[in-house]
Amino acid sequence: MPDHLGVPAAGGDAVPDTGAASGFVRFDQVSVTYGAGTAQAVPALSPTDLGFAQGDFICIVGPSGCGKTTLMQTLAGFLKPTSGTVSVAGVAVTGPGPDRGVVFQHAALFPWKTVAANAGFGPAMRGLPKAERQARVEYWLNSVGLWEFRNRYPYQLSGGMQQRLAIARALANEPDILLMDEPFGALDALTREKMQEELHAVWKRRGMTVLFITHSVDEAVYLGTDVVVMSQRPGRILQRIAAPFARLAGERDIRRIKAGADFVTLREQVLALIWGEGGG
Ligand SMILES: Nc1ncnc2c1ncn2[C@@H]1O[C@H](COP(=O)(O)OP(=O)(O)OP(=O)(O)O)[C@@H](O)[C@H]1O
Repeated sequence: MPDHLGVPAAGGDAVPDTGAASGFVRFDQVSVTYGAGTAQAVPALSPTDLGFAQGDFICIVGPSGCGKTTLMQTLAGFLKPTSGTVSVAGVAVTGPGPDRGVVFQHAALFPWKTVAANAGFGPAMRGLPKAERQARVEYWLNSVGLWEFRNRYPYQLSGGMQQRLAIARALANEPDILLMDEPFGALDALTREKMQEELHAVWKRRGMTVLFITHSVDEAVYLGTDVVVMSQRPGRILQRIAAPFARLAGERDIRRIKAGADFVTLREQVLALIWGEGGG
């Protein structure tokens, strides 16, 4: 295990090592206060250091309102930090860009466009040649099992299929980084597990870097190479824990992995941290 991962902070006041010293993605002392300077100022995120490597799958968990989305939005470029710097490959983030794809809890699809046109939206906006656009749409719709539905409209898809389309649309831009904010939160338990398997398979195949917010500790421990646990608002990182399951080699059986003793132990460890903060 790399020595910056999974090492509990020694003593209550010790600062957890979050891997910020090196990294493809870096948050350096990033803090956010909404309405800074006004009487209604809301400190959402304490100065935060976090760094991760290309190909990492970082899952963020923590109590409701602790600043998870806020942290992600600074990397997406939707939100300027009140202090500190977010950088990708050494370049400061100053706004949104096609290198960072975003998937929200509710698939924000274009209802008047077909499945194929939704998936091809990003490449079309970027002016890619038609043949390349079509190739990407076909590849990604196949990847998420929606190619045969390419001529349908979003309202003709189930909730799970809409969410798969939202993921395909983000991936069709072939972003280096995929940002996912509770992407499976609105799905039923069975569909959610299927989506976890599918996302894991795509990540394994493409090796993109993922920052993934979830309220499901089970999901975080299953999908993440690292689980980052945040404190109550204004959020700070309590602990970063390495999770071995995402990089397990060979055939995967999601039910068996989740029922295994190692998985249950890690899930309980993360849950205890969150419950110590007043719940998820
Ligand atoms: N635009 C805003 N203006 C003022 N306060 C905000 C704004 N957006 C978020 N907040 C506050 O900042 C805090 C952090 O919000 P954020 O959405 O980042 O939390 P979260 O951890 O993602 O929450 P949840 O798990 O419930 O989705 C919350 O207290 C929220 O009310």
